[in-house]
Amino acid sequence: MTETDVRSYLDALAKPRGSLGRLEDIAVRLAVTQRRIDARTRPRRIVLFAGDHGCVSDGVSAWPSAVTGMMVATILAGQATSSALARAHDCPLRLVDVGVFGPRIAAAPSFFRDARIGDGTASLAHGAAMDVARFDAAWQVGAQEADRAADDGAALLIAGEMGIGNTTPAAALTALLTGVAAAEAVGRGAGADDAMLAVKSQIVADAVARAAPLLSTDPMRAIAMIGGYEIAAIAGFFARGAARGATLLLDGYVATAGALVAERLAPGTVAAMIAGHRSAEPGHAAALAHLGLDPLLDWHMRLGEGSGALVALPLLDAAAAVLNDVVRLDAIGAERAD
Ligand SMILES: Cc1cc2ncn([C@H]3O[C@H](COP(=O)(O)O)[C@@H](O)[C@H]3O)c2cc1C
Ligand SMILES: O=C(O)c1cccnc1
Repeated sequence: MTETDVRSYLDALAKPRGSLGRLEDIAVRLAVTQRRIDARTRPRRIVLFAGDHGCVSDGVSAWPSAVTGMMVATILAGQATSSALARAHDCPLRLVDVGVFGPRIAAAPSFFRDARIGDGTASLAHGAAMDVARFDAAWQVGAQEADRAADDGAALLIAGEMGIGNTTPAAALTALLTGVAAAEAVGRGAGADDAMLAVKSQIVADAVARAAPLLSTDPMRAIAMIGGYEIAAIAGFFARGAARGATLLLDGYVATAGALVAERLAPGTVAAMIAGHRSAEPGHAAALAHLGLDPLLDWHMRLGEGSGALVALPLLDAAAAVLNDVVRLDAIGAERAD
């Protein structure tokens, strides 16, 4: 199933050629990645990966790490933004703890998985955030989630994240993997003030300077040094999801950092990706441009949790409806005039 096949199919439907604009581009991406003209957006799934970050104690976030665990509890209670949007758009949700600080969840609903690899990462401000073994373990957790979703028939996958401090490793990975300067990659995340932003910028610049020399010889180690259990898990989720023939809908800056990692370590994964939106985080545009992706929405959202992807999801439903439910021009007895 090539792009040309899908365009010819769309051109034969009861509508002028190209009249659905970008909706046709989405239809092409769905059909090519799923290798079928009747591509689907159901079954679908959002998997939220949660992890904590040692660098929060270095002053990079406006919020304490304890908020990660509070938001995990809120998602478990079905009361987070991601919970509301997933319900509104009929998208089953799973939540995976890959490295939250604090006590483990004792009794949890079946959509929760305890796959904790560490009690938060070490701070990337003082050395490696994690070693390669832990990076690989987090990647495997994400890959297992993609396998599980694919085994359940999922055609469309969304990854989201929860982890106070995670816009710092996201910025460092963006700088490392796209080559933009640290100062352009950092943003205010969940509300950092000017002083925090300056600290964050310096920490990102230093971490990238330490990791960059390793990138060409040992990319996995360079990426692990910067870290993020949830980002590594998202990368494994995307790489395996693409290999299993699912379409991947990207969220914001942090999920896109996972996408950059996936494409670096599993080249070609990008072919399965659709960018749901452009986050208000200033580095997101560079990350998307590096992947060659044009975001569907630019709504100044800056939450994460998969929220931007969930808001864009109905656009993919519309593209799938066109592929599946529109009659052919010849079937209604009309001939092309365009
Ligand atoms: C209540 C709350 C809910 C969130 N949901 C997602 N994030 C988002 O903000 C955090 C990243 O921003 P930073 O790097 O500045 O800490 C991550 O948890 C991300 O998922 C939240 C943040 C907060 C405070
Ligand atoms: O775009 C994101 O992923 C994002 C932005 C701000 C805070 N957390 C996540």
